[in-house]
Amino acid sequence: MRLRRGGTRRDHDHGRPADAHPAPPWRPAGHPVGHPVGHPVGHPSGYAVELGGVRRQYGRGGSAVHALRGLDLALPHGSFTAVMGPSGSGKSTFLQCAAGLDRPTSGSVRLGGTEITGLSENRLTELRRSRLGFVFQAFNLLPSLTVEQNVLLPMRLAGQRPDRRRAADLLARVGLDGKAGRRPSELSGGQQQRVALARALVTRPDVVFADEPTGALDTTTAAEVLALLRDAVDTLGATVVMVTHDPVAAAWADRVLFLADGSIADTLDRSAPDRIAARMAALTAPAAPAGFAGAAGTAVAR
Ligand SMILES: Nc1ncnc2c1ncn2[C@@H]1O[C@H](COP(=O)(O)OP(=O)(O)OP(=O)(O)O)[C@@H](O)[C@H]1O
Repeated sequence: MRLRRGGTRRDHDHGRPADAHPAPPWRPAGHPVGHPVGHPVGHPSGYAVELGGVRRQYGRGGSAVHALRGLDLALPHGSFTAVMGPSGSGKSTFLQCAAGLDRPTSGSVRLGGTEITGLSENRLTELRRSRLGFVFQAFNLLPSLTVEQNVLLPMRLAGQRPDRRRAADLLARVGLDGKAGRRPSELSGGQQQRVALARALVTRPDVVFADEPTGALDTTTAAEVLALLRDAVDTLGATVVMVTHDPVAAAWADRVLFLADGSIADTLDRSAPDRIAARMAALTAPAAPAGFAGAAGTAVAR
C-alpha cells in the first residue's frame, strides 16, 4: 500500500468503499499528519498507563523464563496503542500486568495515576471493575443476559447504579439501536463485539484493554469494530491498548509498540499496514539489521 502525501486514501487500500469507514489514523480525517500521539481529549494531564521497570519472570534459576525484561512506557489519556510482536515476545504478559490481572516480578504499574502493584486482590478487582474495560477476541458476553444487561454488567459489578440511558447511548453509538432486548446468540459476531465494546466503555474506564479484538471477525467487520475503537478514542477520550497480530488492525492506532523477547524493540507512530508489517517481518527475521533494536528502550508518548 502506498499513501499519497496529504491526499486521500485510495478506495482499494482496504478493499472496501472509501466511505464505508472513517479513515484509519495513518491518514486521519481532521488531524494533520504528525498530530501529537495520544493528545489528551477531555483529560487535564497525566498518563492513563505507566509502566516503570516492569519485569515478569516465570520460574527460577537456569530454567527461568524472562517474559518481560524491564518495560518502561507511558501512554497518555485519549491515546490508542497497538502492541505487536512475535509469538512468545511477551504481549499477553504485558497486557495482564498492565491490566492488573497478573503481578510483575518487579517494577511499577500505574493506572490513571494509581499505583496498582501493591494493591490487595480485592482492591485490584474493584479497580478492574470500575476503572478498566476489556474486549476479548471471543466477545465473552453472557448468553443468558440481554444486550442491555451485558452492557450494564460492569456497572452492577462495580456497585454503581445501572445507567440505562448511558447503555442506550453507547448501543446507538456502536450501531445497535433497537437491539437492547436481544440475546447475544441472536447477533452476528461483529454485533457481539460491538456489544462488548459498549460494555467496555460503560463505566468510562481509564483504559480499555483489547486482546485481539478482531481475531474472530472477517475483514470488513473487523474494520467496523476498529473504526468504533478509534471513534471511542477520538470522541469520548477513551484510552485503548490493543494487542494484535494484524498490521491492518495496528494501523488504526496512534502508536505501535513492538515487543521482542520481553523488551520494547521498536515503536511506530501512525503508520500504514505495509510499514507495520515490514517492521514485524524484521523482528521475526533471523538476523535483524544492526541498530534496529536500539530505537526504543523506553516508549513515552508525549
Ligand atoms: N504461566 C507461564 N509459565 C511459564 N512461562 C510462561 C507462562 N506464561 C507465559 N510464559 C512464557 O513467557 C513468554 C511470553 O509469553 P506471552 O504469552 O506473554 O507471549 P505472547 O507474545 O503473548 O505470545 P503469543 O503471541 O503466542 O500469544 C513465553 O516464553 C512464554 O512461554
